[in-house]
Amino acid sequence: MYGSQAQEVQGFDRDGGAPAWPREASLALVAEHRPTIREARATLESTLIGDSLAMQEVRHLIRQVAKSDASVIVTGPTGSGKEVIANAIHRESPRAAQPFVAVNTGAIPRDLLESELFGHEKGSFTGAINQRRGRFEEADGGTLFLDEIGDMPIDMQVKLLRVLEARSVQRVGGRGQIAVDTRIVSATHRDIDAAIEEQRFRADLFFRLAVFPIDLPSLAERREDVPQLVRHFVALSNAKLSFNQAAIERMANHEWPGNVRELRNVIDRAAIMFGGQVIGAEQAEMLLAPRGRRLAAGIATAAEPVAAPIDGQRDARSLLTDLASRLGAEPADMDAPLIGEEPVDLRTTVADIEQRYITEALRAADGVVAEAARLLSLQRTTLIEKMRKHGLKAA
Ligand SMILES: Nc1ncnc2c1ncn2[C@@H]1O[C@H](COP(=O)(O)OP(=O)(O)OP(=O)(O)O)[C@@H](O)[C@H]1O
Repeated sequence: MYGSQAQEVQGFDRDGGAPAWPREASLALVAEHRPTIREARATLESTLIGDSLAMQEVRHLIRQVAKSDASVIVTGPTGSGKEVIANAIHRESPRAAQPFVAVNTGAIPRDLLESELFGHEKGSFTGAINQRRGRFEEADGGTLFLDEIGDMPIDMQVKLLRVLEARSVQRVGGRGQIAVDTRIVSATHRDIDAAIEEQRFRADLFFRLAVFPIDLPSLAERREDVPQLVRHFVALSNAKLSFNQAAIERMANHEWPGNVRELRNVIDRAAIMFGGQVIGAEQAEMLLAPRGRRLAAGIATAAEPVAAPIDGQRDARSLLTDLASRLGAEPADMDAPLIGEEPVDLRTTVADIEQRYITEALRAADGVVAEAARLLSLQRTTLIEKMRKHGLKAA
């Protein structure tokens, strides 16, 4: 059990008062850069939290590797903070003043991945109306974070290896080689050894990418970080919230299968359900109850890590009816067959729905992409890809 460490936590009033490590303290961390509010928030978003032994070790590895240009692969379960680590390596490196570019290789359609990474020349394929620099060029001088590398199609793995060896890219439809000086940090939550064994991932590429591996522990393996993470996400949520000691202990003893991302969702849910209140053990229990039980008690919220509902958590049927009416269609008879004589344009239909959700989330998040991504339970990088696909802008 974890309880005793939780009691030593500073910053949480035993009697349930406001946290003693308020938002201003977080902002002070970045004050020396005289950031705008948006920049301050972005910096806070990427702050690496956790002083457990495991995280101290990770910080040590980050400091060691940041000085060099060695390729780093970050492995660890989903939501454990792989992108945060990649960002920290970049910020500690001599490349910090240059761009940090993140690409979720698993989220980009196969046929667009090559042009996404390496760019394309005008007219090189249908839809290539303009010349475009790829992510490698964008990250020139800086760091390129390749997320979900384990999902990369094998033909792209060959091309990527070639680029890493030659240190230059050739745009799709281009002739010349363009030299790039890009530090690569990649990440995967998949068992890459198994993928290599099953020949789904090339061993030679893996050795190139994994010069310096960092393996992130799950949150359950570093429970002592939970109180600090709670404070951090409370500060980020802008909500007047506090957790008493019993609530913190309950949180620290939770299993956290979704790791830090799940904890963040729980704090967002707490802000919606209990904003302005002191959270005790009973409320913590409600927040951590399995989703089914929360639904039954009518306390699930839009912060759930499932397809974000438009107004509250409902079943797919009522959600679709509501969507249909919002899209201007007749509220559908949900039992009517979906496929009739006319062919269905599934791509357009799904794209319309996706665009609708993204637009609404961006509005709800005041154009803050990271916030909108959270509302949609997406990686920020995935949302950016989708916004680009739909031609949507944050503002
Ligand atoms: N140590 C940490 N300190 C502060 N925030 C963190 C930490 N670890 C994770 N987070 C936050 O948790 C969320 C998930 O983190 P991140 O996207 O880096 O995880 P991931 O391991 O890359 O996930 P995935 O496997 O789905 O790609 C983000 O909101 C991130 O800011």
